[in-house]
Amino acid sequence: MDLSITHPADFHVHLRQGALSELVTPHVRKGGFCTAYVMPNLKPPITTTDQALVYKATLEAIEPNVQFLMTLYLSPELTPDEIRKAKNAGIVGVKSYPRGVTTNSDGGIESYETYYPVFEVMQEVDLVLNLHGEIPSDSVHNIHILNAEPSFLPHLHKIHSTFPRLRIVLEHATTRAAIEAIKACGDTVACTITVHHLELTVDDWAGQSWNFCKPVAKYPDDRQALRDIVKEGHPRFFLGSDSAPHPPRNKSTSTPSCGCAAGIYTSPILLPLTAHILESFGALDRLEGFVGTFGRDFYKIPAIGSKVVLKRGVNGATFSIPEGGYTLKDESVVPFWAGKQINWTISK
Ligand SMILES: NC(=O)N[C@@H](CC(=O)O)C(=O)O
Repeated sequence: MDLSITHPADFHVHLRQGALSELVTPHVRKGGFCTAYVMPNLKPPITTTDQALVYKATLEAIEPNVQFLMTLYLSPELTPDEIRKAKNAGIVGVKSYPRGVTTNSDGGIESYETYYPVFEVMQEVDLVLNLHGEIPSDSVHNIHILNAEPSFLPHLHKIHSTFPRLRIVLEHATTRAAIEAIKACGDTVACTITVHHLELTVDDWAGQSWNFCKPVAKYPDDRQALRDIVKEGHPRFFLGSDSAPHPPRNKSTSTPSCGCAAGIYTSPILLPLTAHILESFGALDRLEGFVGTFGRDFYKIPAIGSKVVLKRGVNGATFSIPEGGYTLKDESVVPFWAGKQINWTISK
């Protein structure tokens, strides 16, 4: 059985910098994707149009066959004038990271109201606001990684009601509360869902550092809500893989004082893995919308490039996800589900 998908687009991906970027950027194409919506949480973060354009050229030099859509990191350096400059230069969105909640978010924001003049101009010129939807842990107020996303949702509602024409994407939703919140918003608000959050629950990352990412996977009922909305084919919910590579030494530490890096790596296997997981809960017929049409429509990005053909193994044949991961020079990365078998592969 073959499936032909028009111009798959990943609307949330981390492509890093330096040698790690050289290793992972070609994996967008390897994983079946023609478009990558690139996150700006580098060291230092991408806060200006000029930096974003240099970064884009670097990515294009590594992988000329992918359309890179660039974002800026919301920070005090981002002025209304810079927003206009970004729009004219083809930058697509601005990503907000609450301070300290995830990888490279030390320069993240503390108050959304501070940025209202920036949001005003973003609304006017039609730049997208991408929200990492968690609030920082706070033991005094009983905020922790399991309720950080639901606790963020009042901020989403407030920004949406203040700027109803501003296009907003709540990134990597993990809870039933987030799905309900997005449904209740108008057509200017959408939501990305990762493929790993369609599979994992709390039990899978507690004690398994390779399944640890932010936001963490939640309860089975939350996962069911994510699966149901994908199965429904709701056009404001689409794939953003949040594929986030980390060197193995940072994921799997043996030193008690070193934490485990947050991030799950899916780029090189993304389209076959998405087909496999959607098929597992009866949503394979939604694949094309979920990995392409819905996101491109929301972002107003026309389809370019040829179709990508997925092939299902015949007579129960399966395809393995490389157990040893991928290596280039001194860098290596290990993908989600390393060593497991999946039912789909990309047809050469
Ligand atoms: N998702 C993650 O767990 N990590 C991301 C950052 C992010 O998007 O939160 C990363 O850059 O590693």
